[in-house]
Amino acid sequence: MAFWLSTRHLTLSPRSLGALLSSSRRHRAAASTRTKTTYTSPNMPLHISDGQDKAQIDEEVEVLREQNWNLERESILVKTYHFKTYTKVTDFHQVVAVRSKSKNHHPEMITTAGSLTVRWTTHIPHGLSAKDTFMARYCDEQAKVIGTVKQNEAQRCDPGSTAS
Ligand SMILES: C[C@H](O)[C@H](O)[C@H]1CNC2=NC(N)=NC(=O)C2=N1
Repeated sequence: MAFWLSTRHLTLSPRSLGALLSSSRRHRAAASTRTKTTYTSPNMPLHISDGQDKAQIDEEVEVLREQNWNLERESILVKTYHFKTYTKVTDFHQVVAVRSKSKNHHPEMITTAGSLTVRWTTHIPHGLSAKDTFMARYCDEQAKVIGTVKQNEAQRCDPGSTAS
């Protein structure tokens, strides 16, 4: 839909950017009540933590969605990365864990033989915050360094296969 356009490619004054973003939020809120979608829809309103720069988080989430991040329950960023080996999966897990410890902001991470699913949200104040968008971008950077593959090329847990 047109209101999910990236604003990075547009030249807008802060005032018109704000108007565009709040109009976009209204459209998404309306679409959400119409469709009763409750899971991973581009039409969902965002729940942004109190005290955050809402226009900034809105824009950052929009950019993250272009990088295949999805939204759950309006306030959780989620993405699954696929890797060729289990070693790469656990290396990625460790890199994210170390950074999240130093940032005091902890993800939910689910590993399989060939994938890692990561979720970011802020508990208090509830919603999405700049810590979530920062860590989501960090995950993308580190996954690129380690090297992701398409899902059908990832390590599988088949009988007889050896996870390396
Ligand atoms: C007290 C401490 O700062 C908080 O409990 C931190 C710890 N880690 C956290 N991790 C995440 N993902 N969200 C939080 O809101 C959060 N809060």
